[in-house]
Amino acid sequence: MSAGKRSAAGSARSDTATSTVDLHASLLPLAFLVGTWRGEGVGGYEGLDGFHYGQEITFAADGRPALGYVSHTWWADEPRDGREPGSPLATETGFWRVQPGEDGKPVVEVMLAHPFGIAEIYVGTVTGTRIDLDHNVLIRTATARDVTRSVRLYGLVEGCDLAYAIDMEAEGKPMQSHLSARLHRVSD
Ligand code: HEM
Repeated sequence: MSAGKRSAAGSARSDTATSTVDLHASLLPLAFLVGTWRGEGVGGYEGLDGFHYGQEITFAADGRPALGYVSHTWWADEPRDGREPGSPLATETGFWRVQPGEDGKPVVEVMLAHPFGIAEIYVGTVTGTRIDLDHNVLIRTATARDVTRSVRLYGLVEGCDLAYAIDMEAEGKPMQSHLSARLHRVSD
């Protein structure tokens, strides 16, 4: 990935993300994420029937040192449990930022809020176009589902699609896959 052009103000426009807004220089390692992505994923968990879902994610840069993030999902399977194709599923929103690590490598910090009583922070690494969010703390309300930990992996596949996998430890069950998806870019 190219380092992009830096302006005197300390912000930069990425050569890889063709966003028309300035990308803060600290976010260059995440430049490949900027834009809107859409696609399909599969979900499941121990004791849960597998399902398909649709998803749209936007990573937005506005010149400040964090990307805004919002994800919407919808049911993409046969009707089940009162859900029809297109019925809204999980939404999450938050911010992604990059800080210099002790060894000089960029550290990614991701703050997410979920509408079902859970907020979480991930800390991880970015290596080229692969992001490992492997440290996670999660807080939840007394009525939220019993999720204790989660890890995520994001990356570009075949140079253009955004793929991710999310594993979680929930309801006393061991860490295992809950979601994975592959999304294509629909706008910069
Ligand atoms: C792409 C985003 C997501 C989608 C499409 C999704 C979808 C689903 C669906 C369809 C179910 C089963 C039906 C239901 O109980 O509602 C489910 C269960 C669950 N989800 Fe998610 N989910 C998403 C994100 C998350 C996240 C971020 C967490 C945790 C922070 C989470 C935690 C859970 C838990 C704990 C269960 C119950 C598992 C069990 O019954 O043992 N989900 N999810």
